[in-house]
Amino acid sequence: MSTSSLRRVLAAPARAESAALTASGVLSVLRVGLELARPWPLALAVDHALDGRPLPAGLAGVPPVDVLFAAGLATVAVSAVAGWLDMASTRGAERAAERVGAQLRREVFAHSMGLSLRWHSRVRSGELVSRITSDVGRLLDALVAAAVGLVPDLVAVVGVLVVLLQVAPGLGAVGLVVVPVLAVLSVRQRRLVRSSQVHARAVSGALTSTVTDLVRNVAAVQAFGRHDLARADFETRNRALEAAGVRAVDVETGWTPRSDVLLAVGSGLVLVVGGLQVRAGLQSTGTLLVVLAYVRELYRPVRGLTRLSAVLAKASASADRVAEVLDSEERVPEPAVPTSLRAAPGTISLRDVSFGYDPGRPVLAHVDLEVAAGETVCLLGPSGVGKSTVLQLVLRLYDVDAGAVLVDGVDVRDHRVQDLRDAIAYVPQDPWLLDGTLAQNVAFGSRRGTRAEVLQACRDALVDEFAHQLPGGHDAVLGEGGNRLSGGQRRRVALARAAMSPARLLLLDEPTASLDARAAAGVVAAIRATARHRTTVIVTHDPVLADLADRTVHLVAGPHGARTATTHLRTGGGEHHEGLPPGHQGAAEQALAQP
Ligand SMILES: Nc1ncnc2c1ncn2[C@@H]1O[C@H](COP(=O)(O)OP(=O)(O)OP(=O)(O)O)[C@@H](O)[C@H]1O
Repeated sequence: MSTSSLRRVLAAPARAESAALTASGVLSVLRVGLELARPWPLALAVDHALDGRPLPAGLAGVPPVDVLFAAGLATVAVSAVAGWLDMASTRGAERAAERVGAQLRREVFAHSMGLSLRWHSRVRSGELVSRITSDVGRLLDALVAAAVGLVPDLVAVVGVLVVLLQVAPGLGAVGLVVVPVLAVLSVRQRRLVRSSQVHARAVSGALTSTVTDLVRNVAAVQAFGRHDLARADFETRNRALEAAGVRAVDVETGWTPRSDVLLAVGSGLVLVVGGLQVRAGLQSTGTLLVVLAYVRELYRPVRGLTRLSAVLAKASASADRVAEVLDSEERVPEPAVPTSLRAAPGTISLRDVSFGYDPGRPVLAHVDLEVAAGETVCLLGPSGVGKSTVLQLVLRLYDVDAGAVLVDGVDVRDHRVQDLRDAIAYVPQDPWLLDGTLAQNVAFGSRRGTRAEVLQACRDALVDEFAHQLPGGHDAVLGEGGNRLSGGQRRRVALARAAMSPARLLLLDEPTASLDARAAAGVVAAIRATARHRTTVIVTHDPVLADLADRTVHLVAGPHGARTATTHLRTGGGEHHEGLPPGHQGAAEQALAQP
């Protein structure tokens, strides 16, 4: 899974940056080439300017002092150009990696937004945040390290080997006896680093989840004075991460002295064997110095490759976590041949529906419900019986386990998901508000809503009663989750959102909860207005709201999940909607569910 998930995750976004990444690689190879030339000025100076050996044919006759100056200048020039190449290649790779990171975050985020609520309830939100931010960050570190390190370091190692074997084959071979041992040990090291990183990443994700949860519930922590519990929860995760981090660092750094000692053994062997050869007149001092310099020159790329291997091991642990999100197909499936939804108010039906969030824990069993076009139905029942669940099945936030939910007489699984959602305005029990302005939150209810429509919806849902007192009025920022508003104000914003939606099916979950009697009456009036041309299902415990409905349907708990039991026609407050089919009221009186 390791390298394959790295490839799986990075291949597509990195392809767009392949030119920039290749350019960085080429600049790095040039830098390595220059660095390979670094020992030569030293050899020239020692052998020809100091030891008086004859210069190579092309340089014959150059005075020794000039050779010394030229060697000094060449040393500076090589370092300056190598430094510039280093900067240019690293900058190019890091910029490209930032763009790859932005694209990858975009992909993971977009994919996760389409995954089913079952998936989201399993993977905690902090975990997802940690994968989109810090795991992607680690992948970018690996991308930069590979672009500027992998090829150049390999080129450097091969280059040093070739030069060594050409300059002094016997002496070079002595210095290289340690290389196979290094290779075997570094493969083992990579495995150790990877497994310690897999654990550290999992523990880090768990800490992020706990912190996200505690911060979101800071009001509860303070209200109950349970800082002790919050600190203990945090501390358990924090200590686990500390331990995992320390272990990962130990595993990673433990390698350095071993590789350094092995390389030093190579240098030591060359010094002893080469020194004996110089004493015997079989080798020049300059050549010995060059061979020693090249063996030492191996340190850097070998260390670089080891570090790269650790970075790749870390990144592959992160790539597994990112790939797990991208590879998840747990989304609401689209039909092969979608059926179009009509533009007029539609019907809603549940036919023998059974459903449970978790296997073996049914919530609804054999539920039947018919809502005619333009009708308003109130869904009543004890807490936890499954009323909100019915609304979520109509929205297709979840798919039924058995039976079918139909809109306009067509199974919701045969509608395009987006068409279905566009056809429904939903006010959930806990209004989902975003950290934007009041107007932005209301406009969320419609793709094409104008400012005038937003203001009208705010008037209809009595948002204006408090909007004018907010700093900035309709453009006031509501805070995370709308936390600068009261519960009742949040609910009115959610209602305004539904009021401005052009959808022809309206699903309201406890729309008057946390409103005082006066505000509830106002909202009820607004709902009557918006519900006139829509098919509406209202979940409520509020008798005033129940009076709005054409019918009330009771959901009662049974031994194997809830089922609809009785249905009542409203005679007092209910209206006869024009959209009701002829004879519908008689149908409304009959029991909908057959036990
Ligand atoms: N996301 C979920 N995962 C697992 N179980 C859930 C989930 N949401 C709801 N449930 C369970 O499903 C059952 C029905 O919940 P639902 O919210 O539909 O009830 P309700 O009738 O709307 O209750 P209330 O009147 O209190 O809002 C409950 O037992 C609840 O514990």
